[in-house]
Amino acid sequence: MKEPITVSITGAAGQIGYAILFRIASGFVFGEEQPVNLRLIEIEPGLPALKGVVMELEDCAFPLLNEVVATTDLDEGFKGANWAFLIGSVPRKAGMERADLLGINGKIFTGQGQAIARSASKDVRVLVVGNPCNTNALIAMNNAEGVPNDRFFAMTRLDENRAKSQLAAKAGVHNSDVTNLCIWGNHSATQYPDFTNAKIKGRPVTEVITDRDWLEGEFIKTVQQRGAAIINARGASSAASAANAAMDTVKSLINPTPEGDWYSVAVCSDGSYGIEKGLIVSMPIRTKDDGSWEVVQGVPVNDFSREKIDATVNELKEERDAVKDLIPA
Ligand SMILES: NC(=O)C1=CN([C@@H]2O[C@H](COP(=O)(O)OP(=O)(O)OC[C@H]3O[C@@H](n4cnc5c(N)ncnc54)[C@H](O)[C@@H]3O)[C@@H](O)[C@H]2O)C=CC1
Ligand SMILES: O=C([O-])CC(=O)C(=O)O
Repeated sequence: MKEPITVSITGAAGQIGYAILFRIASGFVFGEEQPVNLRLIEIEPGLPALKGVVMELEDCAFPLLNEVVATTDLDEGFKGANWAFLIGSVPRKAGMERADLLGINGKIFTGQGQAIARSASKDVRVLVVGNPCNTNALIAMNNAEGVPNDRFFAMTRLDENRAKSQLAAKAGVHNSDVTNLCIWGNHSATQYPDFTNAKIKGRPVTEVITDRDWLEGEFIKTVQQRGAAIINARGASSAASAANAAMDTVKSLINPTPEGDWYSVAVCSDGSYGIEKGLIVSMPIRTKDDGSWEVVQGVPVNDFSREKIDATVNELKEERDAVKDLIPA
């Protein structure tokens, strides 16, 4: 058996927490040979429910689950973390945009970034799920002194999965036939699901789906508004699909990407595609054979795409400016 890895999860008693813990403990993400320690972080009011979740984890008798710690203390929670899932935060309600949560949730990520820097393992990687996730990741990254910027990610995989599912349904193919789907920008209503470079069974989507009005209109809007549609239908924001996308993200980050394909995750911009350096922006990413990731270069950006990418990046600049007090100079 390998040495256990340590996975810290904030908001562990919440909806997404409940949908993710058991699958991580079962080996779905890190593999069936990889034992895991879970360090579960909640705020005081979440502790009773978290206690129940821990009891249920015990009752699963998972062969790969080595140790479970439940705590409200950030340093204890992030101690030795190889991976940190930052989920804990308030979800939006019907009628809100995700950015409306910035004032409520943004400050959570200063203390968490600092505690990660103090207490996590030197190889820690951090996936921010709590909304607005790009800017929360920006806050955590800038407060985690000494942790390299390339360890911070914000989740746009749910948007990618939604976009693939919409394209597959329209074309009458299986989800897995859709590749090269990049979500550009912010996990918000300005995000740009790039159909111009996506493929279905290796052919450009635009050749398979010739209804350009649908691609430029209804398709983009459906993906941008899917989170709100779920809230309206369910009375609560996406949880199982969000947990699933978080696990997909980490699996993509730790396993080499199939040749020629890419996936979506928001990373710290290095200036690629003319996007301002330092912002946390979703773009086409691939994982190399050595386990490191890179921005896929040379993806064509036509005038339609440029306009959409600029709009979503501009929104990220506005969000950054709105939280400048949370970002050390
Ligand atoms: N990036 C994405 O694609 C998605 C992001 N989300 C976001 O994920 C977040 C969590 O969603 P749910 O699990 O549905 O919410 P929830 O309300 O069911 O659970 C959140 C949990 O976080 C805990 N929490 C709050 N502040 C905390 C803190 N400072 N430290 C530790 N724990 C804390 C709460 O006690 C609660 O148990 C929300 O911000 C939601 O908007 C949801 C779906 C998709
Ligand atoms: O829409 C929300 O507030 C939750 C979320 O991020 C999503 O479902 O994509």
